Formats: sequence, C-alpha cells, structure tokens
Amino acid sequence: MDVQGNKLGSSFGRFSVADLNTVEWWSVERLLVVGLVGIVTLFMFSQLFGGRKRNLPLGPRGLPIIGNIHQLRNDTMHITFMQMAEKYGPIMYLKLGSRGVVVASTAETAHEFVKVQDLVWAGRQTSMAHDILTNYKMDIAGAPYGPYWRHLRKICAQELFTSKSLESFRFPRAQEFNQMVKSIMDDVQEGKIVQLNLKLNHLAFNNLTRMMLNKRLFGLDVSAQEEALNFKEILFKLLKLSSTIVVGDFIPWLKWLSIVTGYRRYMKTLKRDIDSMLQEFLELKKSGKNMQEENDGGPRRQDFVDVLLTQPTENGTGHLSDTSIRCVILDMLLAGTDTSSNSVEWGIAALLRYPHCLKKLQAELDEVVGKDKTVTESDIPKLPYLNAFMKEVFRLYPPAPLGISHECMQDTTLQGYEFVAGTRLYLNIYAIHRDPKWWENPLEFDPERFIKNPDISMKGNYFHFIPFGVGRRQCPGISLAVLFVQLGLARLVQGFELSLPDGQDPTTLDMTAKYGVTMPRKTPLKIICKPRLPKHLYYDTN
Ligand code: HEM
Repeated sequence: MDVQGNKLGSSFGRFSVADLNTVEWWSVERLLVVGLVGIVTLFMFSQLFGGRKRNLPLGPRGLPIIGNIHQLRNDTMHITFMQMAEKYGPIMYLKLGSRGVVVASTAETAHEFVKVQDLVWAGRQTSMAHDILTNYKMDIAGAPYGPYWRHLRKICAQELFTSKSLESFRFPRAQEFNQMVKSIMDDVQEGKIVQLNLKLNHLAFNNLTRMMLNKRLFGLDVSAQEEALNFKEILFKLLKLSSTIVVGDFIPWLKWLSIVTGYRRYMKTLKRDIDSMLQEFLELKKSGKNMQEENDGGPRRQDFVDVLLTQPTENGTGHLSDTSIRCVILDMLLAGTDTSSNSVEWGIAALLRYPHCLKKLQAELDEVVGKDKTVTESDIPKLPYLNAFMKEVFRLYPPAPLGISHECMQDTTLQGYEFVAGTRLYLNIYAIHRDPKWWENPLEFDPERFIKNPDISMKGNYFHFIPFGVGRRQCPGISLAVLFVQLGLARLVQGFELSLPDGQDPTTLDMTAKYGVTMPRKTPLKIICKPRLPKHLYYDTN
C-alpha cells in the first residue's frame, strides 16, 4: 500500500497486503472470541483469591479477561476515551486485557502525572510489534527509562536537534520545499488536481532522509522512486502494524495466537527487509564510498548517521552499535514523517474551510515577504499570524492525539488513587485541547486565541496545550517539526491560490479525522492550485 492506502501491487517476502488484512482480521475482535475460552474459570479464581481491592479511579465496567478491549475501536480511540471521561472523570481507569490503563483527560491531571510524578511515569510499555521493530526497545520511543534512553536523548539534545544542527540543513530543506512546489507546478501545467498529502508525505520523508542519510529517497528518476516506494511501503506497513491492537499484548497467555496466525512472522519479515536496506546505507557510509549523496553545492555537512557513528555507548565503551543506529533512524522516520505532513495537510484544509484565515495569512505573507521573492525560514519569526494559525491547527488536530503511552515504573499513589507498577498511562491530548475550562468556544477554529495569548508555547509549560507531549518523554523533534509545518504552510499559501475541485463548497469540507498513531484526515485533501507569484520563482531554484 502507498501512503494513501492504495494497493501498490508489490509484496515482500512471502506476504502481501492481503495477508495484512488477514492479520488484522485475526488480531482484533475475532481473536477475542477465542480468548473468551476459560474466562469463567479464571474470573472465579481471581474473585476467590484476589487480594485487597485497591482504590482505583472510576471507569467503564469491563468483561472478565478482556477488560474493556471490546469497547475501543482502533480508529476513534481518542474520541471514545473523551466520551468515557465525560462520564467517569478526568482520571479514568480501564483494563485492556490484564493490563491496567489510566487515562488523563485534563490539563490538571496531565500535570499531576507528567510533572509532579514525571519520573514515576516515564516508562514505556511496548507492543510485540514494536519490540520486533526495535530489536527489543533499542529505539528512543520504546526504550525503557534508564541510562540507554537518557544517552540517546542526550545525543538528540546536544548533537542532532541543536539550532546549529538544524541551521546546517537549511539549504537542503529549502531544496526539498522547492522540489515540492515544482512538482505541484507540473500538476498545474498538466491541468491536474493536486493530491496534497502525497506531495507532503514525500517532502517530509525526503526532508528527514536528507538530514539523516544525506540522501533524497523520493528522487525524480524512476529507479530512485522505486527504491523509495519500497522503503516507504515497508515503513507504512510497520507503522500500521505497530499501532494495531493485538490481543497477545494485553492477554499474555494468548500470545501464541500471534504465532499461529502468522502475524509475528510477518512483522519479522518486514523488519528483516527494512534492516537490510538501512544496513546497506550504513555500510556505504562506513566505507566512505559514494552512496549517491545529494550534492547541493554547499559544504559537506555531517548528517545524523555521520554523527551517530562517532557516538560512544552509554557506558563510554566503544561506539553505538549499528543496531542502535538503525533503530534510531527508523524511530525518527516513523515518528517524524506522517505527523509533520498530516499537520500541513490539516492546515491547508482549515484554510479552505475558513477562508477568512486564508485571506489573513496571504495578507501577512504579502506584506512581510512580498510577491517578488519566495518566503524563507528567516522570514518566519516575522509572521505572527502564521505561528498562531499553526498552533490552532495543532490544538484542534493534534497529530498524535493520545501521544505515546507511558508506563508507571513503581507502585504509586496519585490523588488518593493507587496504581501498581506496569499501569499504562494515556494523556488524551485531543480531549485536553478541547477542554472548555481552558479554551473559549473550544470547537471553534480561531487562531486569534493565540494572537491574544502569544506566550502559550508547545514546549511543555502549558499543560492545556501539549501537541508534542510533556515531561521527560516530550518529543525531541519539536523544533524541526515546527519549522517544517510553518514553512510548508507559508510556501503553499504564498505560492498558490488554493481552492477545492468541482466547485465544491469549502464550508462543506469534511474535517473528520481517522485515528492512527498519527491522526490523518479521513478524506485525503485534493485541491486546485493556481500560481500567484512570477513564474521564475517556481523554477529558478534548485
Ligand atoms: C508535528 C510533528 C510531531 C508531533 C506532533 C510529535 C508529537 C510527539 C508526541 C506527542 C510524542 C510523545 C511524547 C510523550 O511520550 O509524552 C512524541 C515522541 C517522539 N517524537 Fe515526535 N512529534 C512530531 C515530529 C517528530 C519528529 C520530526 C521527530 C524526529 C525526527 C520526532 C521524534 C520523536 C521521538 C524519537 C519520540 C519519542 C521520545 C521518547 O520516548 O523519549 N517527532 N512526538
């Protein structure tokens, strides 16, 4: 499948997209039926021999063994949690199989969990899919809290995502945005409707691979396209699978089902394929051989892999292993591509849906940048409406609506409730961003709220606005993501008059979302672009 979910027709190893559907068929509801065998016996045992009842928050009543799994649909989990919280309160307790899950749905409760008790809740609970994907937690997102994770975060903070490092990629970044604009112009000239999410997804992906590998994967020539599609197709499947609920993750004694259904083998095949592609990049880098690196005419800059190859291990002996490097690269591609591209797509959809915002943003760009030069990163600090608009997009359409769940690392008491080590925590970012206590007319799309309160930042000091999470585990890619989203919106709005095809009324534009780990639009955006700058500005660039 491509990023749209269309079949690409290829398969990997012995599995195909059809197998993927089979795996899902087996992995969710129907496997639960199998899981019900033995329910009564185990339930009676737990009732007879269970220990003292802990003081737990209220939550929906679940079934024995499976808990509340049957009440959660993978594609609307953040909304289901929000509705449940209206009934059970801002700290709500559920069971997914044998695992306890607590959901925090307000800024105040998020503050309690990840500020007051930050260290206690800084663990991660991973799935079987994630473990296979990351050689058992050797990435950043899934690594347990401890020296290895702290070491990787230190490398992020001191080497990879410093302003100096981000600045050093300014030129290749601009090149990638130019490529996207050119490719939209090609569509315009052929009279085509622009399928925006595809363009943005290639852009986000290339932007990351340029930084990590000094390589554009979605190139312009066909062979490069195939390589990129292969790579992206595997990544897409991995992302989808790692976010699918698998019964064995919650009911440990049903783990064997993942083996008999072929799910585990399928994950391993995908992992093997992606590892061999990434290892090939690493070997070429290590050998110093030309790996078709992008020559952009500027000085040779250190990419992420160059940096990672020189880093010591957490205890200072030797260098980071190839496995660690592959896992970090994979982590960032998975965490940073769809989140970033979905945000720009939501932004453009909001501009079409609310034309007064589009007018304001265009006016700001015309006044500050003008029409005889292309907007660049150095213009961004002079564009307050753009910044406020982006924040409003993150508020109503948070790209990771439930963040990544945290794990309680030791038994603890919070607001009188008793949680045991191993409890999973979800911050319902989606619900927090719509809380009427903090946001006036919360469902209204209104960037002005951030003009009136420009200090509300996303860095983690305002618990009612946390699109990148908060606390120790907060997203390390925040500065890069913000830069990407602002530049993406600015380039599209400055460069084109945007409208919907077939005379579609923008006020009827569907703004519903689909839940994934990231939150894509339910209906991918298709638009008509009409150039609004002098022609040479679309082509006079690299
Ligand atoms: C609009 C874009 C993005 C959004 C909204 C976003 C949001 C998030 C959120 C909510 C988390 C979970 C935080 C928590 O556990 O409390 C996270 C974690 C993470 N993000 Fe992002 N992210 C974005 C882009 C990126 C980019 C561009 C990268 C890197 C290239 C990245 C890398 C990561 C990593 C490695 C983690 C795991 C951190 C850890 O466990 O220590 N993200 N992100």
